[in-house]
Amino acid sequence: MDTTSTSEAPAVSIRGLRKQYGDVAAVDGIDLDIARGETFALLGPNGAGKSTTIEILEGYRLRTGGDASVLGVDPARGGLEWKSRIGIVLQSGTESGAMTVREQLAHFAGLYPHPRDVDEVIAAVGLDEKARTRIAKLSGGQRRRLDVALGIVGRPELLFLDEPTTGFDPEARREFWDLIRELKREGTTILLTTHYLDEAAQLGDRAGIIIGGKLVDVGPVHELGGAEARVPIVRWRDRDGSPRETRTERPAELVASVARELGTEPAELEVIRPSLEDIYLDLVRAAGAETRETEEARA
Ligand SMILES: Nc1ncnc2c1ncn2[C@@H]1O[C@H](COP(=O)(O)OP(=O)(O)OP(=O)(O)O)[C@@H](O)[C@H]1O
Repeated sequence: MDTTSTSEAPAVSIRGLRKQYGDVAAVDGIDLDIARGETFALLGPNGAGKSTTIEILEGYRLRTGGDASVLGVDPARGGLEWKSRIGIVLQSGTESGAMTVREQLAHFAGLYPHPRDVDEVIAAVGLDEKARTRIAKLSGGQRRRLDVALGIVGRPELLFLDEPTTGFDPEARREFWDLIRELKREGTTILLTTHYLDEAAQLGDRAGIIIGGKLVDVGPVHELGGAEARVPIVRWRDRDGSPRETRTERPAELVASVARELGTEPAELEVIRPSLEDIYLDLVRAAGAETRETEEARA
């Protein structure tokens, strides 16, 4: 076997991926490669197709069209050996309430050829004090930590995390980010969906935005939306009170010239640098407007 080409092949590769539910195209022709060792964040509004995409890649759902390769295997045909190489944290956990945290993890660890040490995993997700507690008695955030623990105990090459920190308090989220960085340092490839843009920015080497089943943008998190979307916006009011707005790379120069022209301090002057969230929301709005126009043209 040519191991060089295997290790250089992307961890995930999809072309023209589609999933149709009746009239709904949940995934509508997505092309994407995720490199080995990369952390990739999938962003997008509710119902955009993130979970469907991830579940197809996990082998949980069958695609309607296109091609998919995950660790070199078609996920629709992945066997046990392939499954042991991936880790999955679903949106809703599948733990059994009567077992303790430690029992459940030890049970899962036993299913993998090279599991991590159960107590180390418990410590890594901050559940030391709950190791002997029945799962039914855990809080929502603690259950989510257990979900993450179950996802990593098999030492996966590729880890899928579907909204992993929903329900975490801010401290738990930060601890989780540290854990993910550690997994990344060990070489784990990570594909996560999240509604938290700060999480995507903290963890993602790259991010993609899915809207209406289509990947509308993909790139390094801090380049999403393109350079144009990051140009500062200057807002002020003219002498007659009318609102003015200009985008410029040289806001100081513009403000100076506006002040000179008005002969006074410009009213309600603001210089805004669009945040990642502003850029994301603009992309979602623009894609929504485009979809409406296409639908109106069709009608
Ligand atoms: N089993 C199903 N049967 C029919 N439609 C489905 C099914 N699962 C998902 N859908 C639809 O497919 C679309 C994409 O759903 P998906 O769960 O992938 O979105 P998402 O981006 O993960 O959303 P969220 O952020 O809310 O988790 C939605 O319109 C949803 O209603």
